[in-house]
Amino acid sequence: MTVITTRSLAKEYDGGVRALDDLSVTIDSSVVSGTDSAGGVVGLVGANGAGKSTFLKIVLGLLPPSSGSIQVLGLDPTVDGDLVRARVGYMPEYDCLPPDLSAAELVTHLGRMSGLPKTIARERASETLRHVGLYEERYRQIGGYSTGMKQRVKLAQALVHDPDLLLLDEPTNGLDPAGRDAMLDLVRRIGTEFGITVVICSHLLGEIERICDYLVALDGGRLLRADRVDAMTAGQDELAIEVDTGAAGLVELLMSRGVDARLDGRTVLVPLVDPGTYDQILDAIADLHLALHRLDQRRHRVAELFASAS
Ligand SMILES: Nc1ncnc2c1ncn2[C@@H]1O[C@H](COP(=O)(O)OP(=O)(O)OP(=O)(O)O)[C@@H](O)[C@H]1O
Repeated sequence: MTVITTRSLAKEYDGGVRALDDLSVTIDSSVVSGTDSAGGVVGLVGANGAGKSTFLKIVLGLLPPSSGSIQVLGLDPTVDGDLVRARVGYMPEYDCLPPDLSAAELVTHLGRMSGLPKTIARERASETLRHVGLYEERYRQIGGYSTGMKQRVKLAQALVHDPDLLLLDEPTNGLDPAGRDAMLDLVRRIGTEFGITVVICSHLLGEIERICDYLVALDGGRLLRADRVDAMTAGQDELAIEVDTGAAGLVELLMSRGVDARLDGRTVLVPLVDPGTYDQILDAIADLHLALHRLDQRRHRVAELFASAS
């Protein structure tokens, strides 16, 4: 199913800032998840000011594009904004929660505003707050919540109306490492177990790489790349070799034999060109009489790909 598709989408704010520029991209849930089923997690990445938040606002029909076209779940958000928002959940970046309401009251209220009948909204609110791990504390006032709990309330209100698409703007903002891990695990579960396609906006590539199936990378409002994470890192493998001593000598010998070896700390890194690369390494280690501790294949990190693209 095509979740979002844009053609030559552009947004120019008053004052001439071009936040999106000729953006044509398609996010298809079967490509994202790699299966026929819905769901999967898409990372929308880019430096500050790349146009991520502008893109989310246009997807939600809250901001009109200056030119180009967009379809979200088969609908045009510039015409059918209400219908789009009924099927899309949105977790904004900044804290926007009323401190004097309980999580149960707020999420129920927002469920009602999405069109759910009163009883159903209350049931869905409890269920959603349980999913995000706030069931026990749901009757406490939000003002007394920790940052991590507030992030979870924002996630719950985005899920209460059972959306087909979930947009998360920097969901790990302000969280400590443990809270960040828990939030990322939760997002991953929503994308895999709930069958909801999740678009997560972040400038932290390590986080994105951990939980995303697909990446859309923006740079200065333009599309840098859109592809599955495994396709982006495929063909980029290298071998990491650890020897007892003599790593520098090993690099030297491999280089003299035409192998593109380099030293990274105490690890020798060699691009995996073909299966013969293993033989060349093992021969060099044997010739130098070194003790081999570790020889394994490691994938390039997504961050390295973007570093080489810029
Ligand atoms: N309301 C606005 N009026 C004028 N310029 C704006 C407005 N909103 C955003 N911009 C500009 O548009 C560009 C894209 O901003 P946007 O917030 O979409 O980027 P972003 O990738 O979400 O950045 P961040 O990670 O900092 O939130 C930036 O140069 C920003 O200053």
